[in-house]
Amino acid sequence: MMMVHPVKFLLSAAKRPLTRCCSAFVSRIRSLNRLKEDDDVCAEALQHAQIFLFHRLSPLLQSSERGTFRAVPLMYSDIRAILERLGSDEAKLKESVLIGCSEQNQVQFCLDVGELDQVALEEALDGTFVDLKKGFFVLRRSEAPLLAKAQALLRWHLTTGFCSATGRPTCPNQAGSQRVGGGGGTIYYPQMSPVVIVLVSDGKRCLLGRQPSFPPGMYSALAGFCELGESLEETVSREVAEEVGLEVHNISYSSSQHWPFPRSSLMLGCHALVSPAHSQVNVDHTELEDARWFTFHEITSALQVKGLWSRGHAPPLWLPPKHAIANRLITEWAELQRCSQKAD
Ligand SMILES: NC(=O)c1ccc[n+]([C@@H]2O[C@H](COP(=O)([O-])OP(=O)(O)OC[C@H]3O[C@@H](n4cnc5c(N)ncnc54)[C@H](O)[C@@H]3O)[C@@H](O)[C@H]2O)c1
Ligand SMILES: [Mg+2]
Repeated sequence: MMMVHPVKFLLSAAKRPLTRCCSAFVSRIRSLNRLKEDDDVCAEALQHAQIFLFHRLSPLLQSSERGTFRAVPLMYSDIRAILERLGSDEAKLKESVLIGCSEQNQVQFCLDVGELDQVALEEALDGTFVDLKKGFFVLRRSEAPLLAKAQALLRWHLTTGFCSATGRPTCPNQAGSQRVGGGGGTIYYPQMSPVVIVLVSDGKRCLLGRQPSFPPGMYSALAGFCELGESLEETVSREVAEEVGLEVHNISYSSSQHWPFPRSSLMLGCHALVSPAHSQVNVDHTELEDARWFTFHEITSALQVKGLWSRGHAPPLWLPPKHAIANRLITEWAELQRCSQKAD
């Protein structure tokens, strides 16, 4: 495997002077913004950046002995050498898409080399292109969101090569943060779908559902896509009514997460209550295979189960892994129950 040289992106490359009092975070964000606005500065940064390779939207990963995966960033010059060896050339690197900047000020890009031979690439790179659905949950939690963002942006570029109004080609800026053209000079930006995910409680128990596509025994918080014209609260009320036939109140927002499956979504995590007197679920089986109330004890036991796909004895309840916002909502609920039990 080629060594990745720790090249730091020089903030001075972004010629615009930054205010002295800026925190490191603010400086990073402003430098990234500059890269999106200025193609020349971005092209220069690319030459010193870390680049995460994908093959037909599968990221290049290395497996560790502990069964986890690590992302494998490479430097521009390493990739250029491999491209030349495999019959491509440096021009391909211009298709790289900006994805971020590390805390060490290393600018990060991604690039899909799906037209090259996968086996030859894997041999040259000493890694494997792994389906993100398989790799996501065993990647380190600091790497999974970065690769999910990279895949989302690469997919967007793959599917927006032409203007939907004129049918003419669109072209990306150097950062890949927008595409322009299609005849009318329209600017296209990456899109994602807002989705609500809600943990419903009756005060003592919480309500989880499962879809037929879930692994056996896994239950999750209820989720659904926002419809045009809806507020967050309206989507929560509609989805809960549709899927389990209940009316919720006291909807509160918790936190959010970008979710790459099956396409880019912004998951908006909420909690909501139903009255214990009106908690009889009526599952819509076209949407869910099952939905049930779970006790605090069942949830705390399930939160301790390690490894979503571990072999051996299947536990009675499996919860989504820690990477998923559903897990965060369930953990928050369990914490709240623990506190209120202590207070009683
Ligand atoms: N991160 C997490 O913790 C977590 C947990 C549960 C679900 N999710 C995600 O939430 C998403 C939505 O959940 P759901 O499947 O229950 O949604 P849902 O209940 O809205 O049902 C999905 C159906 O909605 C329709 N739909 C409406 N707008 C859509 C759009 N913009 N894109 C795609 N389909 C649309 C389609 O017919 C689709 O089959 C899923 O993609 C799932 O991966 C994430
Ligand atoms: Mg749903």
